[in-house]
Amino acid sequence: MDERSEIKACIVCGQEATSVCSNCKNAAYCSKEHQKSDWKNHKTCCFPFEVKKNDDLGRHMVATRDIPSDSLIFSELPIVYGPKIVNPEPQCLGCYSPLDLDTSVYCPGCHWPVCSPLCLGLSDQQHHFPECAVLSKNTEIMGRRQFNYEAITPLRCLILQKRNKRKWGEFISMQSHMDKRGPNSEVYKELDERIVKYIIENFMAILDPGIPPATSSEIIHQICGVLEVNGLEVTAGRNDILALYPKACLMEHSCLPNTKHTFQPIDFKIKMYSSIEIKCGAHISTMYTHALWGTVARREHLKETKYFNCKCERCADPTELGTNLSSLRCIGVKGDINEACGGTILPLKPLDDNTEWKCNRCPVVLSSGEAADLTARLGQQVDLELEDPNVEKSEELLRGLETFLHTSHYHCYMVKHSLIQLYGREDGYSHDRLSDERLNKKIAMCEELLQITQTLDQGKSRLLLYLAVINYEFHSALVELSRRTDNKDSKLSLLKKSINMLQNNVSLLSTEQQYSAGSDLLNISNVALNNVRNIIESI
Ligand SMILES: C[S@@+](CC[C@H](N)C(=O)[O-])C[C@H]1O[C@@H](n2cnc3c(N)ncnc32)[C@H](O)[C@@H]1O
Repeated sequence: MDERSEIKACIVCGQEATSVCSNCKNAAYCSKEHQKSDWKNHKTCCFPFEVKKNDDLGRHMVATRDIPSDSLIFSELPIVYGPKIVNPEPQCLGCYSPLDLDTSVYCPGCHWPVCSPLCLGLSDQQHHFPECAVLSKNTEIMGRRQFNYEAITPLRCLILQKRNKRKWGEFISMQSHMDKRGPNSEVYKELDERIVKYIIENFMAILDPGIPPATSSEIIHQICGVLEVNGLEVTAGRNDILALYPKACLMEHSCLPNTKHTFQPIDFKIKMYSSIEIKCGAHISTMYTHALWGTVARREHLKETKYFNCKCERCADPTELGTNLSSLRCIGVKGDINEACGGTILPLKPLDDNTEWKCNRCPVVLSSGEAADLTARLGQQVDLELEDPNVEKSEELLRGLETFLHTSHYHCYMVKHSLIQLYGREDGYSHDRLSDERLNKKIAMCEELLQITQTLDQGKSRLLLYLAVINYEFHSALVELSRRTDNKDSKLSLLKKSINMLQNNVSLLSTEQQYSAGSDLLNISNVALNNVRNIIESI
């Protein structure tokens, strides 16, 4: 694989470089003198990685030294942020809190709906302030109440082009895959209707001169490409917005990533940490898709939205690291006797979209289409049931699913994750009223889900909330089991195990943002921890 380093000229004088900083391998110098004179500047950006480039991945990050787990790799502010470009809620353009358009008040400058005319974000010099001047010149939108939130972030990028050449340069040099998003593609036609025409009809004349009208629609398409390929979803209060970061956007995807990140409120600074130890020379990766989707769903999503075929260790393994997250159950019959085979059906070549799926016990073979149809059909049932789940219906659904799917399949995982929360909480199924059978089932499910979750998320980053919910539910089931146990030693051992579960949560959730689901779970885990300690003392 051809891995070319990006930097070749001395960053002090521009002459050909003869050496690079041995720590980050990013900064190149022509001489020791220039390296020494630059240290004051360079130490602020001497990161433990270098940016390399190859034909497979494009630009990507490679560790230039061993990075211990939980180390800060870099932090940075976004180049631009704003409402998502797909299905954004009506929201305040100052602070992004969701709005009810019938009752909202309006920005005194542009008359777009806002949470309050005094919202501090309205005077953000990098975002609403310059856009306000553009929006305010089109009063027709206000009259027709055609507030198209999907167009706001692309509009901010167009304004960036005029206001900040350096940031614009960084933005527009990002990967946009325009070769696959040309005028004949579905995505092009769809963006034209949703965003491009709206901006051109309403704002292009206002933005000109400075953006050549002949190429303006192409620029907006390229902006949308950059946003879709590189944008990160960031939680802003009660809403998710889209943000673009110069370094984070260079990170490659892996279904077993080795980093985790947090966002600072208000300015949305990202902090990127190692989630496991990263060895010198290893690629530094993040995850672009959902960790609890099976391989076919993850690879399809990455191909459709990011235009590459993932070939990571997890995707290449038919069993997904032994979790069987995508495995099917064979419904063929055993030889002459009318007994279900019960074998496991796995893809023969998971990196081939057209691979056959074969049973490990009998000759049954499914085509990739048959396996995909079955998985999609059962997935629809799960989505429907999980909209308003209850114990009886979920148990019945799970029995049905397990006829066709491995018991650890991701559809079964989702139903079990919901069931462990219903057991103990639904009316008539409180912990003290759960049958022994259901209580033991809850414990077995927690054990199984814990195993899968830890295998797929070794850095405890992507599935943090799933993991914390399992820990919490596991603790409650163990406390109930201890209540039903007469033997004092067994009682204490169960309670100590449940304390471990809660302590795990306290450490897992310690950096969760205030008022988030994670911080709620942290609070209830702390309360439960006290309760269990009190129970132990009273024994
Ligand atoms: C957010 S960008 C990452 C930076 C990009 N490589 C660049 O050169 O600007 C995402 C794009 O990087 C490439 N990419 C990221 N992870 C990859 C992977 N695991 N395999 C192949 N290509 C990948 C794909 O082209 C993807 O659309």
